[in-house]
Amino acid sequence: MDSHDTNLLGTVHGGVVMKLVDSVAGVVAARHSNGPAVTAALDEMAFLVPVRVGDVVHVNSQVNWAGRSSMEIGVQVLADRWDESVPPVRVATAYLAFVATDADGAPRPVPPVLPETPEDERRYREAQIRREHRLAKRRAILDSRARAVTPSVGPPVVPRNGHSG
Ligand SMILES: CC(=O)SCCNC(=O)CCNC(=O)[C@H](O)C(C)(C)COP(=O)(O)OP(=O)(O)OC[C@H]1O[C@@H](n2cnc3c(N)ncnc32)[C@H](O)[C@@H]1OP(=O)(O)O
Repeated sequence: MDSHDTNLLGTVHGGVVMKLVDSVAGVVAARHSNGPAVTAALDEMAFLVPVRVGDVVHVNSQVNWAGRSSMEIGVQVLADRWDESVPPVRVATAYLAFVATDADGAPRPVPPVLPETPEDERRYREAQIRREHRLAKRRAILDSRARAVTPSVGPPVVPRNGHSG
C-alpha cells in the first residue's frame, strides 16, 4: 500500500481494502461458476487492524457455500511489513454474496460446493446460518413495513369507564 491509498488519518482507506476484497472474491466466484459473476451483496465486513502505508497485503478467498445461482465467498485479508520478515497479521474479514450471470445478466446455475475438510464443513454451515439470518431479517422488515401501512380494522378499544378518548 502506498500514500495514494490513505485516508485522513494516514492509514489505508477502508474502501481500498473493500475493492481488493470484491475483486478477489469476484475471481473466486467466476472460477467456481465457470463464467461471469456479479457482487449481489457485501454481507459482512470487519476491519480488525489498520493497514499502514508500506504494508504488503495478501488476500485469501474461497467459496463457502453455493445455492442455485448464488455463492457465498469468504475473504481473509492479511498484512505484513514490506521490509521486515514478520508473520502476517489478519487485518480484515468479509463475506460476500455473488450471483453467476449469463450473457443477459440473468442468474444462471452454479456447481454445488462439496466440502472436503472439517474446515470446509464449518464454513459451509456458517454460510447457511448467515443466509438464514439474512432472509429472516428481510422477512421481519417486510412484515414490519406491511404492519405499519395496514390500517387497524378492529373495533375501537373502549376503556372500562366507557369513554373512548
Ligand atoms: C464484480 C462486480 O463488480 S459486479 C458490480 C456490482 N454488482 C452488480 O452490478 C449486480 C447488480 N445486481 C444484479 O444484476 C441482480 O440483482 C442480480 C444478478 C445480483 C440478482 O438478480 P435477480 O433477478 O434479483 O435474482 P433473483 O431474485 O432471481 O435471485 C437469484 C439469486 O441471487 C440471490 N440474491 C439476490 N439478491 C441477493 C442479495 N442481495 N444477497 C444475497 N443473495 C442475493 C438469490 O437468493 C438467488 O440465489 P439462489 O439462486 O442461489 O437461490
